Amino acid sequence: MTPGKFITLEGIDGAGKSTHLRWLEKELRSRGKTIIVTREPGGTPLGEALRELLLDDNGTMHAETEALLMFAARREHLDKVILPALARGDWVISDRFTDASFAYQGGGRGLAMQKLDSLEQWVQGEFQPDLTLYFDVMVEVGRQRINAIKPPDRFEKEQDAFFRQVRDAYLERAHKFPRRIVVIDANQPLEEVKESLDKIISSICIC
Ligand SMILES: Nc1ncnc2c1ncn2[C@@H]1O[C@H](COP(=O)(O)OP(=O)(O)O)[C@@H](O)[C@H]1O
Ligand SMILES: Cc1cn([C@H]2C[C@H](O)[C@@H](COP(=O)(O)OP(=O)(O)O)O2)c(=O)[nH]c1=O
Repeated sequence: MTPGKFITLEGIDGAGKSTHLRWLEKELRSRGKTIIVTREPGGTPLGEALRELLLDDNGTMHAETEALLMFAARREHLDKVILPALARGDWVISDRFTDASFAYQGGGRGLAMQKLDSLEQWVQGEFQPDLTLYFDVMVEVGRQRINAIKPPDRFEKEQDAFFRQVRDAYLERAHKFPRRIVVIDANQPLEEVKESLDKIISSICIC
């Protein structure tokens, strides 16, 4: 059996991950892959319950509590969804994974990256996505897009300065892991982003 692949999509809120995830799913299915689409925080009943607590727009919590809950949800997600699917030979596409913790809790909230390194090591050891698509968008552009669709959750209510730190942390991760993380200019119109994505998928020949 061909081993499955694990693809993650990342970006600040409003970058276009969810939109392109649907396209990517269709594209890979048309190439005969069995695709499991999932998300973080979430992806399991317990993870979805944690997601509600984490995104609740009235909730307040310590930044370390936030990081621990993200990794707790991830531990469950790996155990119940991601690892079993990959073992079956399925492909898994996740709307966010651990890079989001480094970007939001590390960059945005200012938690020490070493603490996040320890949690990462504890929860997933050396396991990493095969490919991460990072949709890079200017903070103002992302903000305009999310404002147009729904009331903001607890993260989306953060100021632009927070999102600049999140974006910088994502770019640092992309610089640190250039073979795994591909940066896509998501400021472009939808069709152009889709074309870039199409080229990346074909050129890296993940099928
Ligand atoms: N490149 C783009 N140009 C214009 N609008 C976009 C683009 N990408 C996404 N959008 C729109 O922005 C909104 C947020 O996109 P979404 O995919 O939900 O973002 P994310 O999942 O990254 O938060 C949606 O209404 C979507 O149609
Ligand atoms: C996975 C993960 C997400 N998050 C945040 C980023 C997002 O603002 C939020 C999840 O929302 P998101 O996936 O963007 O969902 P939606 O498109 O429905 O708003 O959780 C973290 O802060 N750390 C993490 O480790």
